Amino acid sequence: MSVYPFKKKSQTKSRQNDNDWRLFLRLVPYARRSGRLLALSMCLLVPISVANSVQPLLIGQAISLIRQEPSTYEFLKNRSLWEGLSILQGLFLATIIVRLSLTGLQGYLVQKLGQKITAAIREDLFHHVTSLAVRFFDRTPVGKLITRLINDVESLGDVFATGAIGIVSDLFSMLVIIGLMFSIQWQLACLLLLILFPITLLIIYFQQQYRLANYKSREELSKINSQLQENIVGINIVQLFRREKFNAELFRATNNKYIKEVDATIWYDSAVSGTLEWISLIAIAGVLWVGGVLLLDQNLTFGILASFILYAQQLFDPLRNFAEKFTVIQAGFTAIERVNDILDEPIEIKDQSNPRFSILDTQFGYIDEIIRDLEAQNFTTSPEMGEIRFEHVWFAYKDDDYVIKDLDFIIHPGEKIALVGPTGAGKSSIIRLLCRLYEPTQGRILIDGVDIREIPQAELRRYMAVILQEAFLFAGDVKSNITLGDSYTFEEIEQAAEKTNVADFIEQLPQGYDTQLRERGTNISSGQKQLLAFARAAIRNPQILVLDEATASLDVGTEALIQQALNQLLTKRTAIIIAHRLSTIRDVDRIFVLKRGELIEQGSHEQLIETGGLYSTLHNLQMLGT
Ligand SMILES: Nc1ncnc2c1ncn2[C@@H]1O[C@H](COP(=O)(O)OP(=O)(O)OP(=O)(O)O)[C@@H](O)[C@H]1O
Repeated sequence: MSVYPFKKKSQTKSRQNDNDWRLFLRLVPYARRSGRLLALSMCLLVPISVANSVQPLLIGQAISLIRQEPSTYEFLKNRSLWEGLSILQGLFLATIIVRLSLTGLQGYLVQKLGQKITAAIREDLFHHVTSLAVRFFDRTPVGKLITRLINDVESLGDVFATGAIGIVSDLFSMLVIIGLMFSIQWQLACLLLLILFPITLLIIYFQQQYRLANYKSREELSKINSQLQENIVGINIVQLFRREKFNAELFRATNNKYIKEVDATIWYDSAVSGTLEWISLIAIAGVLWVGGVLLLDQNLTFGILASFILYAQQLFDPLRNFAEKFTVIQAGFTAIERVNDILDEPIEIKDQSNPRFSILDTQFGYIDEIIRDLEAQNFTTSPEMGEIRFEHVWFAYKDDDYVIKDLDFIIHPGEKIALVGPTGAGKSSIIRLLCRLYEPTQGRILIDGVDIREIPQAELRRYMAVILQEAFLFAGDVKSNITLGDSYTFEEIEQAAEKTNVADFIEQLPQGYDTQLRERGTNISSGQKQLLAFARAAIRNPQILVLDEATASLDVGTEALIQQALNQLLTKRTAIIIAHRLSTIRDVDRIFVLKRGELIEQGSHEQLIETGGLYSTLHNLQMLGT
């Protein structure tokens, strides 16, 4: 069961110190794409905040007017009580209408913006992840990626969906309130500001702690997803080996760790809400106390005191709102951080930005021509094409643990080569290097004289077809599993199926070529999946064909049928065939024998038998077995 290692402490600490604003800035290019929507929703925040902050002032003025206090505004003083109160009521009503109508609209626009941003991030992540080298997937559990693509992007969406973006309007409200307070009575304004300052620092501290706890809880969630994914994908083995109970225990342990980390986040979240709850009560008490003294000394009117009691509540409202949105915003920051981790993952295997056309002009023209032909569907294989050359190639999956050692050979155009050797000798690794799923640690690989690093990956992979031991099918119909998104006519699909003797099998399916296959093709057998893989290769008409144990899952009858089709398919093409059953590769031009990554023998079947080396030993062992 793969559970990836914990992050080191120093790493976690550096994350903590990561500047939130820098993370936030990563969203700017996405927000810019919906610039008008963003500008409109931000503009609406201004009237909403102003309408909000003006209300205590209006209530204070109403009290001052009734009590005929000197703090009453001039334009109200010269009017009758009824007239003055009507004006204040009208203004109050206007603030309510502004708030009611604009808050809903603003919320809608912000959510729409959020959906657009998260959809764009999800798309970019998908594109980036599918462009990463296979090496990245070797070290990254699928569950971890799923958590980042689904849960983390969702958390980011929540920031917008829950209106947490309103924090901008809360901050703006605070500024307006502070301005208004100072314009009315500076002593009480200073008192409230003095309370606000330390409490903001305390909240920042809790925020940092929450953030740390939240990151850890997301890591644990990734582990839960990884375990779930492993158990679902490997359900056959889980049940066959009666691992349900054992795996349930492992899952319980991970689940408990997750709950523990979530508990920590809840604690910090509650600490913020609790602190703000009592601090706003202290603020009101402070205003009443200092205000009361000023009132008794006749330095303050009732109207102003009433306004300040309301401001004492309202000033902490944005902070209280912040506390509510706090969890969502922090989870959002954690999500941006985790999403960035993936987006910052370098794409190891890239196409060259400036292919060396000038030096390898002829060769490139040559490959381009082939590709153009392929695209025009008038591709004809040529016996002069398809040369493969390995020049002193070394390769290691990890550090200096070489699994391919100084491979140096040429496979001539149209030649059929078999790779044989014991398990783990490096046969499949050679294919992975040839397709450029991995890059050689040293040396280079050339196709028709061109270093494969100089050929765009899409073209390289169209030039060759690889059939693996187990074909992977996508959810969709038979047709789309043969074309794989490329545009082929129905006749071409039928021809490819007929060429590979697969047509009969397809026609027997309930809806023929339109039969829906389930995800990973579980409604057909492994052998049948393999038949479709042959049709998939045939339709692409490749110059180089690679078969990695491709016929191992077929029964003898089907294998004979496919073999017959293969013989035709292999004409004029270079082929590399990996097979453990040596009887299937007897007729190839040359056999390469590998041992621990080294090419130790090569020659025809007869030559190798005569030499009496590893091949002849393997052959004799297999003969004994049959
Ligand atoms: N993704 C990987 N990460 C690390 N090591 C790997 C990886 N894939 C293969 N190896 C190692 O590389 C060596 C060669 O593996 P490879 O799959 O090329 O052997 P093979 O000859 O094709 O074996 P088989 O006949 O069993 O398919 C093995 O020792 C294997 O453990």
